[in-house]
Amino acid sequence: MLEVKNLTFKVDENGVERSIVKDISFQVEDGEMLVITGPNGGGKSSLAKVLMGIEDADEGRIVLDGEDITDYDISHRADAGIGFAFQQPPRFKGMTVDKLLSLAAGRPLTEPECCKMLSGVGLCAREYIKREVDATLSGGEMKRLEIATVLAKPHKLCIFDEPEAGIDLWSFSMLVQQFERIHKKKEESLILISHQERIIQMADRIMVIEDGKIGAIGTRDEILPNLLSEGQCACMDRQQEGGN
Ligand SMILES: Nc1ncnc2c1ncn2[C@@H]1O[C@H](COP(=O)(O)OP(=O)(O)OP(=O)(O)O)[C@@H](O)[C@H]1O
Repeated sequence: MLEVKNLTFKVDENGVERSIVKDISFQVEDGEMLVITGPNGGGKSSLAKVLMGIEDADEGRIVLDGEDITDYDISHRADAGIGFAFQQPPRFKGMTVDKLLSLAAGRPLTEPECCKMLSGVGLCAREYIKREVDATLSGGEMKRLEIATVLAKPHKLCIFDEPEAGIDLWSFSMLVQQFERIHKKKEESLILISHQERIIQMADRIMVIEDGKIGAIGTRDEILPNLLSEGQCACMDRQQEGGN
């Protein structure tokens, strides 16, 4: 179980201190899927980065399965069992796709294993396996590869920041199926940051982050009707057509 207690994250904006995440407390149970949504700039990605150790909390504690990981750096948190997929994945010039997947898995992977992982996120494996993870990969290809690296080994908790961003409808459906499969097994907790109705609908619980604070948190049945009536989630089909 993840326990987040009174988490605050501040940035220095031209010499002025600004709280981006403000005294946030919540829990994610084992095997639970929590979807975090809310308006742009509300603090969702910042919260995720603080959870992964990419940014340091100014106040509060983060406890994973009873272990206080607040002072752990990013690699120590990864060892503790947290996986993270960035909203905008980094590129690694000189690294091939199969090597990156093996690194993520923590062991050398065979070609069929790499192929299976890539197929799971809608990437045609033969075409990609020896490609370099550099600027020649499109944004959508990078995004799917990044998600495959997180899925390459078991974690206690996986955090995906807007997994739908820049992904075509077909690959999006495969991704949703992957999340459903992981969720069904109940072996890993999932935090998905998303604006997508189809992802939000999978959630056990939904947390709305607004202005750095929790605007609402509750079960899907408690929160989703309000989000839909306020038009706060996006439909993938409409988004593909250029709307929101
Ligand atoms: N390092 C930083 N320095 C200054 N401001 C920052 C920093 N990181 C984030 N912010 C600001 O904090 C606010 C929250 O950003 P964040 O990316 O967490 O929002 P978000 O809810 O994930 O937004 P979106 O839905 O658009 O992805 C924004 O106003 C952003 O500009």
